[in-house]
Amino acid sequence: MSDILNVYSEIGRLKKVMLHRPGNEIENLTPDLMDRLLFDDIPYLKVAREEHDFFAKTLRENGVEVVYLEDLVAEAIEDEKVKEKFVDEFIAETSIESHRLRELVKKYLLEFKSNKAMVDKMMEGIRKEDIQTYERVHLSDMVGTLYPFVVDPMPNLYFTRDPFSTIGSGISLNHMRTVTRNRETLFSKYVFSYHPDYKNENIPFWYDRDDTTSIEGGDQLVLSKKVLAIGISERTDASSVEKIAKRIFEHNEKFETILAFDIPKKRAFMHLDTVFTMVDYDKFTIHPEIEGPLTVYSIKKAQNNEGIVIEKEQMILEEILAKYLELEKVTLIRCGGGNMVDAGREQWNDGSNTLAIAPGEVVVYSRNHVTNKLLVEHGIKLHVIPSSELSRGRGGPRCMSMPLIREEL
Ligand SMILES: NC(=[NH2+])NCCC[C@H](N)C(=O)O
Repeated sequence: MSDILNVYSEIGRLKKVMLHRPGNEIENLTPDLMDRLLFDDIPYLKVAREEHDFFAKTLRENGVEVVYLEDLVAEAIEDEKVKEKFVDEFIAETSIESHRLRELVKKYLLEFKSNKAMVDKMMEGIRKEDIQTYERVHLSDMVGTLYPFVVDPMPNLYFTRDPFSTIGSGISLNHMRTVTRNRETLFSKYVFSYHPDYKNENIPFWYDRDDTTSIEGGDQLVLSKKVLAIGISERTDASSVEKIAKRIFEHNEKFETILAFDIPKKRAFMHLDTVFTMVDYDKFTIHPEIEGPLTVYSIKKAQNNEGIVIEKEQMILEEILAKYLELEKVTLIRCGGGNMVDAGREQWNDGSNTLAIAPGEVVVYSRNHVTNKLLVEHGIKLHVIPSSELSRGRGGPRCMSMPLIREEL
């Protein structure tokens, strides 16, 4: 067992988790940008931070070590050469075409007093006036006159679940569906390649951001040390699931079966974890709207150890889960209690997106009171966090956290 990265379940007691405290990137969201940057509204940063701090405090009070992405990145680039390479790669992935402007942005970033301040700025985005005040240049001849940014903000960073995920003792460094979220994965790349805690650990990468088909962390669930579930969704391609399956099997990780959940491709259900999360050994939340269209495929290592075998599962979901998790019975707890109106409303605000911190113990958003009551009736212990602003980004407690270490069950 690795004590650096260890995630062999969705529910084992959470020991260490990575978060990102919402930063000024949220103050750079504009109505014109919302669609492309995957938001439905503009959160009020001050309150979003209060809510997020409450989330982090809840985790700490329950024995979880909380680390922040922005700190890990700053620590990973202590070496000047690594730092410069990081800045170069970051700039290469922006839409800046002018060589002169690239040089200027590089100089601007490298002059920040601390690595942390520089990283915060990279996440926040760079407005034209930032560069103009820094150096008296006229930028309008270099970039589109009306567009206010030299470098776009990355408002989705507080959903640390998605750019990479810990699977077993390795990492899936994801290739994201959209340009805006793919930029985020550069931060994870530097953490796992250069941070002192990780750089000499030979961490296996099950997926790489340079892969061409997309897969996102919200679709990657570790159901047990034998079983993974991966969504085929708006964000994750079927071919990525096959690719990652082959790599995990080749490496002889403990996992034996990957259940591919083919779910409807739609904004509200962007990832599997927006409609399905594990809350206890034998209990799951589910959004009733996906139960009809859902198809599950099982992927296993081929007998001769060459390649994989894919089969379409014929049973209903409860039975499929019971079979692979070797349980007698599995209970699905329906978002909104199965009432169409409550289910639709609460799923939209991540009623079925829970973060388990121990078996039968989960963090949930306060606003989803219908689903929360049902969870309690099923004997689940809830840690309720405020949710007015954070939920505007379309992600809940599971989306906002990336477990690094869980106790084995
Ligand atoms: N694991 C999740 N469900 N993450 C939710 C991410 C939400 C984010 N606005 C996006 O569209 O990418």
